[in-house]
Amino acid sequence: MLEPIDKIDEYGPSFIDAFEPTEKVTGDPEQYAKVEKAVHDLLDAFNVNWEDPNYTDTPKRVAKAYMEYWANGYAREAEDEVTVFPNSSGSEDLVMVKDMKFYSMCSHHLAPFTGYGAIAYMADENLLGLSKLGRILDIYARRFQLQERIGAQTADKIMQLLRPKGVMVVLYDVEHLCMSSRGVKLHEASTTTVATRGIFKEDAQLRAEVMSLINK
Ligand SMILES: Nc1nc2c(ncn2[C@@H]2O[C@H](COP(=O)(O)OP(=O)(O)OP(=O)(O)O)[C@@H](O)[C@H]2O)c(=O)[nH]1
Ligand SMILES: [Zn+2]
Repeated sequence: MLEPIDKIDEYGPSFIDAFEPTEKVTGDPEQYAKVEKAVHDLLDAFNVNWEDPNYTDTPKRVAKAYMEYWANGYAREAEDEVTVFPNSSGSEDLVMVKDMKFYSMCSHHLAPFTGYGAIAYMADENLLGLSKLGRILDIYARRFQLQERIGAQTADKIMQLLRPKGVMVVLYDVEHLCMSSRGVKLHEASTTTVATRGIFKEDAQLRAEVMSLINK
């Protein structure tokens, strides 16, 4: 049993990059070959018939799908995909993009989980191109993940790059296949996580406004 802590803030960020830095998609042929072999061995463990043409290229296809889609967040850096503009009009209004569909894979079962993200921020000196909110979410989703960690990493990266007054990342209507298709078999269960930073941590009314906008 973990020791309880009184104040979570004193404990620091909830998902420090303690484990992830070693997780990489390099795109080099050795890594493709390693993933391809792993998929081959998995199918082989089921004694699939390699004469069946439907399996012939499957290890290659699956390796490509992992490298180019399901794990491609490891190959990307938010800094390379994000443009920050000066907030020349001095807008202090709420900006939010919602209903951003995301795809991820849980690090416990390697089962897909998918749902929607909403990101809201209050600008300070900078603004972000709207599409970039979805890009940052996509970078952290396309990994072996926890839902909570996607939200936390997305929020932390936006704080780091944009230095806004605050950010709130809500991941909602999320279906975890490991919970619906196996295990507890909660077919209709959905999970919501909320990560808040800066002003959103302190201002309950602002959080409520974001939640009501998501539900519209
Ligand atoms: N916190 C968190 N847990 C997750 C996420 N995705 C899957 N899990 C959970 O990871 C846990 C792994 O628990 P274990 O008891 O080790 O594995 P298990 O025996 O397969 O668990 P069951 O799914 O309950 O059958 C399960 O409770 C999953 O629901 C996620 O994104 N965040
Ligand atoms: Zn799982």
